[in-house]
Amino acid sequence: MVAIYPINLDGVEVRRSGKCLLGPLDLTLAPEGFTIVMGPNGAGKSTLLKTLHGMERVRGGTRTWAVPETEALKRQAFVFQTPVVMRRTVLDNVAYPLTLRGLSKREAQAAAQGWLSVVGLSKAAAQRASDLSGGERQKMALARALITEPEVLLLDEPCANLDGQATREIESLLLDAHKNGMRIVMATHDHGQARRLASEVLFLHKGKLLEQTPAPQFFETPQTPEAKAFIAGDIVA
Ligand SMILES: Nc1ncnc2c1ncn2[C@@H]1O[C@H](COP(=O)(O)OP(=O)(O)OP(=O)(O)O)[C@@H](O)[C@H]1O
Repeated sequence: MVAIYPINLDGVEVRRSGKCLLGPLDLTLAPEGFTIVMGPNGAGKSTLLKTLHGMERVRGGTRTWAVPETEALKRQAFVFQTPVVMRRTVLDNVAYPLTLRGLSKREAQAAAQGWLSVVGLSKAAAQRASDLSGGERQKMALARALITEPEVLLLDEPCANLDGQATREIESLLLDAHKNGMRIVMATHDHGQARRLASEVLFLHKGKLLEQTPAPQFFETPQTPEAKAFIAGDIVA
């Protein structure tokens, strides 16, 4: 099977009500890596992730994968900052993507049990998902994304509402997934988290991609004054 990457954005622009939210932007995401998307509030991080997942209409330029878009999108998964929680059990929330793909309920639930064990939620399987804590909900959302074995996992600030321990647990799951070959692209505000996870950093400012830089280089010797100010914790003009 042909891999879906590289993913290429070529002159891509996203507009709403006449306002340019993103771009024009050129970007190639190589097959390997843990890409962290950084930038000040409103820089366009969520918009970029949604663009990469086909959730934003591209007004200019092209967005391509190594396979046709409809196929590529089925082989990606997205985790939101606030997890989507369906009014079902935890087990059925995690099994859901597989039932959508035509697996029997029994097969889907068996796979879901496996992923709940990976994320440490086995005991909550029969619980209503709405009763989970914030950290548990995010682990459930991660299991629901991982169950489809995506080639690319996109995450938008998945730990923004979590405490230190839950954050570290999610990070450890992501590092394991990455070690097992998953391509990850994730937005975060947390500089410590970015340093712990990133192999490369995309730095956005005012909808423009100012840097795509290997992580150590980005943090030690950022190329643009905006990134320098951002890393120093200054206001980015
Ligand atoms: N639905 C929308 N309609 C109009 N403008 C929008 C919409 N969604 C986002 N924007 C604008 O697009 C720009 C980029 O927003 P986006 O959410 O992608 O930034 P971000 O870097 O993820 O921000 P944050 O760090 O605050 O989450 C911002 O100026 C925002 O106000």
